[in-house]
Amino acid sequence: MILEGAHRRSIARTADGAGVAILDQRLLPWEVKWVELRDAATAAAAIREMWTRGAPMIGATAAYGLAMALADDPSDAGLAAGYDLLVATRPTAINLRWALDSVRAHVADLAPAERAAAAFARADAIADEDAALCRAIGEHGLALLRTLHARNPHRPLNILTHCNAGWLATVDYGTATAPIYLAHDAGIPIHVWVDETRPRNQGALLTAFELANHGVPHTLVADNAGGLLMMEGQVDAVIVGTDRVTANGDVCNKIGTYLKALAAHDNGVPFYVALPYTTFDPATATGADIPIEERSADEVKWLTGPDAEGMIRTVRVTGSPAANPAFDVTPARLVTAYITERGVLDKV
Ligand SMILES: CSC[C@@H](O)[C@@H](O)C(=O)COP(=O)(O)O
Repeated sequence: MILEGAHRRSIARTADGAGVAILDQRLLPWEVKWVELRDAATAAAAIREMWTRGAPMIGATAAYGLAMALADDPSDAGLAAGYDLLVATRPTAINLRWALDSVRAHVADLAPAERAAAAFARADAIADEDAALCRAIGEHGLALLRTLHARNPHRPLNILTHCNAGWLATVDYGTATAPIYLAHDAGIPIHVWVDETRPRNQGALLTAFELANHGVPHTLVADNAGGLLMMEGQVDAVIVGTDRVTANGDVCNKIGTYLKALAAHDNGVPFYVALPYTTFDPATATGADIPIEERSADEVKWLTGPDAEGMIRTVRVTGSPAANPAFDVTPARLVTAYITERGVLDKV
């Protein structure tokens, strides 16, 4: 389904400036619904329950959430309570802590009466910067994709991606998708293999939605298809986003990313990770030190979507016990390069 006109910045201040509007990603691609967040508790729920998601969007939403907390209570206690509420929403994406630290440092020395306005201004700057960072990632990635396409100029460039690291996951452009959008717009024939990304299906529901809206040729595949496609020479490069890259270059991303990196390595397919500096965590030594979010087993055991009549139904996949680790770690040795706002880097 293509819902026209859905693309605009993923987060924007409400007309009165006191809150923000985000897309409710739980409803996509079946319904495009903007919801307003007007207090810190609702912003925290939006992150925790994944109305919005993706590392940079988690960071931007949390930054605005802390500004809303200060609008309610600008005291030192209010600042601490707002920070603690928001930082606990999801454990893995480092952008969350980075954005909250940034807002807190910006307002900590101000008089309480000045804090909320300053926090909103800092959140605006974080959101604006994220769009600019992703645009820069796209430009560096475009040069890379141009080079890859020149090796086989008579056929489309085939990219495989996992999860959703698109404009829905950032303030604009996306990280993994920014080079894809810019290459498509520049006339490079490009085709994207979209991993379904069980259990929440961010690839099937969100990345496919984005690519369809942008007119980028794409094909949805079950998560386990990538290895075969690589073996058959049907993948020229893998590009993924990330929730956190550690000091040694290990990459934490949506569960299943590691298996794609292993398959890429075994088949000589380059494996690229797109990230802004806000996703780099130099304070954490290796991927083994990253807290991996364990989400509800119900995400594995149940599926939700519209039936043939358009009624939203939730159906059981299994009654067996299930586990749901949401992220995995790809060792730095499996990463060909990092596509960043500073360029395409061998090392972070
Ligand atoms: C630019 S978003 C990068 C990552 O956050 C993305 O690849 C991802 O794994 C998102 O996971 P999610 O659980 O949907 O928040």
